[in-house]
Amino acid sequence: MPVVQLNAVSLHYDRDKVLDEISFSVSEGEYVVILGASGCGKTSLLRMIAGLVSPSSGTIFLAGRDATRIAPRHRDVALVPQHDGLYPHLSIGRSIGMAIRDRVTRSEQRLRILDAAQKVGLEAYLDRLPEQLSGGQLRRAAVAKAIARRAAVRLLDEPLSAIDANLRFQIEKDLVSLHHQSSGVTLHVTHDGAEAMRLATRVAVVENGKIAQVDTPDRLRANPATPGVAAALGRSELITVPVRRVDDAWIGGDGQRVSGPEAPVGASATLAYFEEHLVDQSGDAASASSTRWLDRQRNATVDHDRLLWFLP
Ligand SMILES: Nc1ncnc2c1ncn2[C@@H]1O[C@H](COP(=O)(O)OP(=O)(O)OP(=O)(O)O)[C@@H](O)[C@H]1O
Repeated sequence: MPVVQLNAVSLHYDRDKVLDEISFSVSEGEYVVILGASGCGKTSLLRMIAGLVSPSSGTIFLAGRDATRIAPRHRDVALVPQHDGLYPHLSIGRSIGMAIRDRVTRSEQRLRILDAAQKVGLEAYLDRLPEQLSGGQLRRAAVAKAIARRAAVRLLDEPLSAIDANLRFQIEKDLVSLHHQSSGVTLHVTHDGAEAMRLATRVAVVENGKIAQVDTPDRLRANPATPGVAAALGRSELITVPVRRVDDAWIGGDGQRVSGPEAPVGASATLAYFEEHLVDQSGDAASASSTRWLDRQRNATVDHDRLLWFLP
């Protein structure tokens, strides 16, 4: 039984359709990264799973139960919002406690607050106000709040945004180890493809309000379904070049012949590549080789068999 299951869920804000018939499920133990460009609807998707917005249509199941109309506090879900969700006038310890105050006894609250703070290395900061913490410590405190809740579904909205590279590496490790120490699932939203590739057991790529593709990082990178998915995966310099099928060959805009999949004469395709598939930067070498494709504008050379093809 999936821990989270969305069936044809759509969301409108007034007349604007933000999410369009999203269906996917997340099984016990999975760390799913929801990846997509700014404004594609990632936060809305998390907020819907948390119950903070209601879908316009479709159903949401949590642990096999129809939770579509269940209030947020009755869902076994913890959300780390994009902007911390800490209370500016409360100490970090009390902010963490707010996540569980109706759920457990006072003594259990104290134990859980300390345990969560220890897990993110903030036990010495529990008496401070949010304004007395650094940006990275604030993100950790927000994660601690979700840990204290011990929910089966942990929803992290851009937990690594505005964090410098060293700290980011550390917090990424913390997030993964916390995931492994806990039962349930983690759904982590980001627009950073490299982050998704490092953390996810599966990545769901959101494009124009739909899930364009869901798969393991390796399989996505080997076989992205759309140019948008290939672009979202990141750690890549990715360009597209229109090519046309003429007789038995593909011909690029500059007359270059490129070997690729079968298609009808006159068909038009797009090809792309990932940065790691660049074989050298020398135009001469490329033009001498019929197995390499050359993008003269970028001085980029890629083996034909590594090029990604997108046929309409
Ligand atoms: N409460 C709201 N009312 C109306 N429109 C909204 C509301 N919240 C979000 N939107 C719009 O819905 C779209 C999706 O927003 P959302 O925050 O879900 O995107 P996102 O992918 O998380 O973006 P980002 O990566 O920039 O945080 C955007 O066009 C946004 O302007």
